[in-house]
Amino acid sequence: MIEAVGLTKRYGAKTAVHNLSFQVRPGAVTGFLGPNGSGKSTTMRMILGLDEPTSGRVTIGGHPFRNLPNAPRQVGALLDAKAVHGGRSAYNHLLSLAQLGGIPARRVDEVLGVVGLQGVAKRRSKGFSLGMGQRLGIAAALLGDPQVLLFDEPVNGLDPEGILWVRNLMKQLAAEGRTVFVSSHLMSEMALTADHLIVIGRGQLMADMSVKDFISANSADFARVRTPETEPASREKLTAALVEAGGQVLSEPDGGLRVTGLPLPRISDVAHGADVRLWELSPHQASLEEAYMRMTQGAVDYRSTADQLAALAPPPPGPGYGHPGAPAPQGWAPPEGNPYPVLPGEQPNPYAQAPAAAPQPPQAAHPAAPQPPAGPPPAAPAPQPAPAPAPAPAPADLTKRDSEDAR
Ligand SMILES: Nc1ncnc2c1ncn2[C@@H]1O[C@H](COP(=O)(O)OP(=O)(O)OP(=O)(O)O)[C@@H](O)[C@H]1O
Repeated sequence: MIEAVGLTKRYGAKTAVHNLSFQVRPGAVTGFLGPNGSGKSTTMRMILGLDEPTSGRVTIGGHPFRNLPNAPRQVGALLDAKAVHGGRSAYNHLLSLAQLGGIPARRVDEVLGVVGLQGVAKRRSKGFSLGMGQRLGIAAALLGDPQVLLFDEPVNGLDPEGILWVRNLMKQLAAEGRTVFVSSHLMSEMALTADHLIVIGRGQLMADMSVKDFISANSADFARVRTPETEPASREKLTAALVEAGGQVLSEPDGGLRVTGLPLPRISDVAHGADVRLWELSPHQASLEEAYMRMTQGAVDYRSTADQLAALAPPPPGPGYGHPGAPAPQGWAPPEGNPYPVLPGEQPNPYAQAPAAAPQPPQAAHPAAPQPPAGPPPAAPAPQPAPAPAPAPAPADLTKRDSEDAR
């Protein structure tokens, strides 16, 4: 098990990690999520003894990494796939690591086979593609057959087949009872790979919970309702009836209605009572990506001025960011005002913007319809209303099939 207690790291005036406490348990894949610059790599480096905490501590199996007996056989890590001696062959790179760690040489062939690089084992790694480099880094992490594994962006540069392979490998390692801690920006991938999530924003813990709980605590459940396009009056009639019944109704760009505050059967009954036919009545819940975007939108340091994600509708109020009654994400209180105040001795974040007005939700469909209450203040001014979920960010070369990649 990995355990962090009050972990803090400052680089001069910059606080990279602030008072972080969490546990990463064996037998599960734990995803480590956070926007760019939120402190993931710094945290991983501290776990591996490559950076000294300013305060707090982090241990593996009860020991700081540097005090671990036989560390290479207990902990394996992929931090930076490019950190290899490019003049060496893949085989020799792994062999030198094995010799340093007191690991038998036969493990080199075994791990080359596991990652599918046996065919290029004698080639110099400086000619490797990004994906091949990732595979070599994963091979190095597996070399000591360790119980604890850390992977920083392991699917970076892998093609879809490689991503599937990493997903299955992570799950298999966890199923064998190992502790698997994986950072990633690919939410859709984490939804398929991770059992548990630790989410940080600007170095602070935002959530520590199962993937399932994370989605339900951060998603806004709503019903989508559509009336026949040929009967615009029905839409108005239904909207008025739903508002009268206590629902909140927002108009979507395609003419549909987004209804919150009423269960589906009640919406159906209200429509029936108003003599309105329905062409659609469907339940919706945010994807992991949408839930993540909602949670972290106030903690993003680097955002394009044209970024449509800033326009994601804010989550509903209530405990935490979830639907009313949902549990608050552990270790994270809903921010009031500036959720990331400048800490003592820290320079104000030059990228942080003053809290802006809440993003524009979809247009209210009825003058009497209550507006959705504002969630946490977004970090950037909202552009256009954008009720549709944002597309998943793709890894850098996801669309580019790498002919050199070893499979
Ligand atoms: N050696 C360093 N000296 C000064 N600042 C640093 C150093 N290492 C990291 N930082 C700063 O600490 C913050 C956290 O960086 P870190 O690399 O841990 O974030 P990250 O979540 O891994 O980001 P990304 O997703 O972009 O890889 C950033 O603002 C970064 O600029």
